[in-house]
Amino acid sequence: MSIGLRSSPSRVSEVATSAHLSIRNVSKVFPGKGGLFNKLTGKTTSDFVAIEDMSLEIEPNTFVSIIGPSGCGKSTLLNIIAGLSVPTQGTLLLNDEPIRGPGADRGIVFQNYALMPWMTVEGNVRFAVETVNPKLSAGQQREIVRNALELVNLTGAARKHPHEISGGMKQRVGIARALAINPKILLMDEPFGALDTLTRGFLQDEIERIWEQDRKTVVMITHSIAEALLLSDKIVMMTRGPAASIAKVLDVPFPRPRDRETIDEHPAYHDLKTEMEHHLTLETRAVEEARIQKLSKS
Ligand SMILES: Nc1ncnc2c1ncn2[C@@H]1O[C@H](COP(=O)(O)OP(=O)(O)OP(=O)(O)O)[C@@H](O)[C@H]1O
Repeated sequence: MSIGLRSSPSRVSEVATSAHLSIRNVSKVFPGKGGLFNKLTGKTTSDFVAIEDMSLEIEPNTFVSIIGPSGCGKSTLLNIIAGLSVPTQGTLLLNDEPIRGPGADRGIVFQNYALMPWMTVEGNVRFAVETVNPKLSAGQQREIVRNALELVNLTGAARKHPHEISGGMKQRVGIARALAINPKILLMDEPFGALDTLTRGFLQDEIERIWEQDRKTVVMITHSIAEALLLSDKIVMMTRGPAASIAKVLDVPFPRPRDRETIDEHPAYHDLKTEMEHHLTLETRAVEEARIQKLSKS
């Protein structure tokens, strides 16, 4: 996944990088409107505690998926790692450096692609490369863009605009753009959530193939148990919110490269799948019951 300049190995963009991410006692409270202030807790009764006291160590070169019931705080956590949201409490360290805001050391792939519609496929990727590597020559920037598009098999679509390409191709652009800045960590928020099953499968296989190349640290949110099992080294199962935290971290021992056709033959596959299904069912049922209770009181 390291996209660089073939002719100048000393360039930053060619150094294969990965990161250790340390999430320490992180909480996120969204302030509510009105409500009574409690001096003891320092919170207002209408505040919403999304995540409470979450700690997690993500080792370099590890593919980590985060799975949990709907609305438990997965995106909140990813946004905090991305530096797009500030934790109310706790610290995050990327290779021992505190995360204080967004940075080029983190590449983000969004579910809705977030492409600039007036730019071509190539222009979308080039914009990111120019922003992050302004000192590189135009030729060097072009080569990074070319390599990134080649990696996701989009060379032939370089001059197309987003409205001319399929959802799967749009997400390939999103992935190329995130990788072209050669981040230390790749953050993906339900990257295949908007795609049909077949396209989703193709893209998962692409990610598996690309990831094998240099095993960058990845944190991916997903609702799909099969997707998490196919791609991850570790699966973080979150509890339901409010005040969500980590229920358990599962190790996925399947050898790589992985093949979706044969992965379920591994002796650990069904136990892992069953454990995840059980966790998600219990948590989702509790969320639904809490909703029904709230409705019946109102
Ligand atoms: N800016 C905000 N202000 C208030 N509450 C918020 C804000 N952003 C998120 N929340 C709440 O925090 C909780 C966690 O939201 P989040 O989007 O992180 O969950 P999620 O697990 O990613 O959900 P999903 O699986 O549906 O994508 C939800 O109850 C949500 O309503």
